[in-house]
Amino acid sequence: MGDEKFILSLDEGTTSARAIIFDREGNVRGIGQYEFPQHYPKPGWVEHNPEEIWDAQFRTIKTALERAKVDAGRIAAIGVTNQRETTLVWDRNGRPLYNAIVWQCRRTAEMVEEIKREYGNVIKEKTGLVPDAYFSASKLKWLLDNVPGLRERAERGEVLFGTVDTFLIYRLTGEHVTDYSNASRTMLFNIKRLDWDDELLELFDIPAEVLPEVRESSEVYGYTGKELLGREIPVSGDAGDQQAALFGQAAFETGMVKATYGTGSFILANTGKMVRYSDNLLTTIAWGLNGRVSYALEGSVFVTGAAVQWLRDGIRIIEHAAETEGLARKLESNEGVYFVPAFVGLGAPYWDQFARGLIIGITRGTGREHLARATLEAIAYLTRDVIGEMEKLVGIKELRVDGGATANDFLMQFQADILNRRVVRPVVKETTALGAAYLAGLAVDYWESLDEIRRLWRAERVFEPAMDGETRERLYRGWKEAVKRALGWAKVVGV
Ligand SMILES: Nc1ncnc2c1ncn2[C@@H]1O[C@H](COP(=O)(O)OP(=O)(O)O)[C@@H](O)[C@H]1O
Ligand SMILES: O=P(O)(O)OC[C@H](O)CO
Repeated sequence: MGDEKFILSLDEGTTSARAIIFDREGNVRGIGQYEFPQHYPKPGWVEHNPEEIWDAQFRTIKTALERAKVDAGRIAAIGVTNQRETTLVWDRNGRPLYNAIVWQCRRTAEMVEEIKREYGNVIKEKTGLVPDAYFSASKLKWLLDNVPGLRERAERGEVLFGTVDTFLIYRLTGEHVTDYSNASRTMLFNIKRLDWDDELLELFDIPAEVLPEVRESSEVYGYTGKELLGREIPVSGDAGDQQAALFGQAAFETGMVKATYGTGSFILANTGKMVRYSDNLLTTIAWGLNGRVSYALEGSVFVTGAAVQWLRDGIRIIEHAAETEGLARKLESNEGVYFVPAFVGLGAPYWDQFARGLIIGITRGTGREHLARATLEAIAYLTRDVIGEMEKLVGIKELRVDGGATANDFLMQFQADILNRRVVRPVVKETTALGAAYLAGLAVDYWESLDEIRRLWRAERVFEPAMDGETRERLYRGWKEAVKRALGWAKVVGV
């Protein structure tokens, strides 16, 4: 139909930018995806060039429109979702003043260790976060302290700070805004008062002039300049990628949980109006919508799909990630072999930067099928670790899943078995982009209500738990023992 309208979703991830065009039923009508370079100026440092992000993202829009065979005039609204925490500074002409410091970058780890000792509890109380170099605050302080002239210019009001959503929206519309979900990852935002926190700004020495205005996740922030797409299109959705995935999974009620299995895994539980604190999980804002904010508990697991990549590119026992499934199925059980993929330490719920990878239980009969199986099982055990913590605070019935590794049916069934919960895989796997599209579409009445979105969400396959309780707990006990042996290893060997 010549007059059918669509929503364009921009999903700017850590390694690639994507643009996806969705129709009213939430179907994918066209995708553009381009990778952009990663820069590692020193060991442990990770940067992106903002111009490279922008170029990749802009090209994806053109490609997605071409593939969907629609012109920009038929885009009703644009939604933006992004790798979170990554920190950028630019001037009022939109010119970047330094490379983006990526969420994975460890350059401020020591600075944060010091601050954590004295202010750890205050920061957790105000922001919901376990102080870490992962979040934006210390990265922004580093920029202001280390880029010549930046602090003086910032004090004169010439410098704008933002996460990637903010940079893209500024380039698209000229507005300097972010949403509650992204603001909650900066470690500068008070998640109860819903405002930038003066005490934290002082602690990190951040002039308030650089901060974006914090808005709801679904409202019109501005319109694209005509020179970009030939049209003024409303930009009306913004959320961090993990929160957008929760929204795309239609996980609107308290206790609904999603897990995204990519390079790492991010598990989020909606806690509704309640700000729940856990020692080992993050408290974060899910989204701001219709005048109120919803909260979530989050478990961030740094290495899951990346362990499968290691089997492929590191020790080269497979050629494609999907081969792990057939290999794992060759065995009746793990035969006592466990793999703890703590390549960069362990995130939630262990938070041990000194843990290192470990394979244990090897015998003369151990082969690549054992390693493949142990890798997939580890992904499921790590998810159970997080869900176990969440269950102390919210009741959980089932797990909605998305991301690359959910294509693996062995993993999904094992996940259901080890959680003793239903695991549900949706028809549309692009949940992150879909979530941002829904947020954008709701703001311009393309979709009417959460009820309508709830109805659009459909399961492709449900994995029912089928393992007996004794086996489940025996396997999981083995995992916990293996993890114990991996903790603190870098300290033991002094590397
Ligand atoms: N069939 C599969 N079985 C297990 N892991 C897989 C499979 N297909 C992809 N993966 C893993 O999923 C990850 C890619 O998922 P994706 O959602 O694209 O991640 P990201 O957005 O983090 O780049 C890779 O780390 C890959 O190893
Ligand atoms: O770019 P992704 O999909 O790996 O997501 C990164 C997370 O948002 C980091 O917190």
